[in-house]
Amino acid sequence: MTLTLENVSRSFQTVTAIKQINLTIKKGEVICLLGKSGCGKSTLLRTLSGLDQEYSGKIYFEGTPLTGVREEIGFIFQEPRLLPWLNVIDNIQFGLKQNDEQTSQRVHRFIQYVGLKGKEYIYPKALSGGMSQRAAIARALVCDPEVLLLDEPFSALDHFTKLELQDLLLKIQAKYKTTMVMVTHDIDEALYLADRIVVLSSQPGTIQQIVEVTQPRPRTRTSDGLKGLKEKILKTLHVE
Ligand SMILES: Nc1ncnc2c1ncn2[C@@H]1O[C@H](COP(=O)(O)OP(=O)(O)OP(=O)(O)O)[C@@H](O)[C@H]1O
Repeated sequence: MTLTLENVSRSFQTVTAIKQINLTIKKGEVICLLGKSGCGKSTLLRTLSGLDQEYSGKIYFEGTPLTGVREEIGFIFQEPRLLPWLNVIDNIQFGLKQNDEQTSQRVHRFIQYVGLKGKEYIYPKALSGGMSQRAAIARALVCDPEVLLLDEPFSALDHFTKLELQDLLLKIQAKYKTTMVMVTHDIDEALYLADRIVVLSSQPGTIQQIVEVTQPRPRTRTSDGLKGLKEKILKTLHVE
């Protein structure tokens, strides 16, 4: 499944949030969108989700124009957005059409997969931030998405939980070959996860640089190779 963007722009009143974005995202690729606050990362992700149709240019999902939300595309937000009146199982099951034994087994399988075994009947208010985000990941995965769009999914979590969930994403990607497009502010996170890092410039958001990260996984976060790429990105973003 390939996502293709051709000359995609999106403006709000006087602000051009993203301008003339051309990008082809290959099946199974992990792309991180990186850039300063307000540069248009979330706008670009929302446009890719099919939720926002007010853009100019073209977006193709496996060669077919994207004309709205598609069930093959899952979304994970910064906040888990669990329904407070439903327990973990029911939150994960909520979006599924079927409610049979097979579906229930599938839900349980994903609960185990994301590390929530034993927490099935807990309600969101009693879950930690990391557990809630695990539930949000399971809720997306249970729909069998070909593409996962992630908008700063770990930015509200503590450092160690964030590292654990980054590894969970890599495990998912290795197993299901899910295409992932993730917005992040965190260069180290992008270097650890991405095949390509798309660096956006601000006002208007254009593609300033695409950095390929060719280091094999699992990557060593402190390797000289990643350090070199980090310096290159910081220079692009004009950060000392
Ligand atoms: N619904 C909207 N109405 C008006 N302006 C908007 C809207 N959504 C985004 N913008 C503007 O578009 C620009 C890009 O916003 P966007 O949220 O995409 O940036 P971002 O890179 O994701 O920012 P951050 O990293 O702070 O989340 C900003 O100037 C923002 O104010």
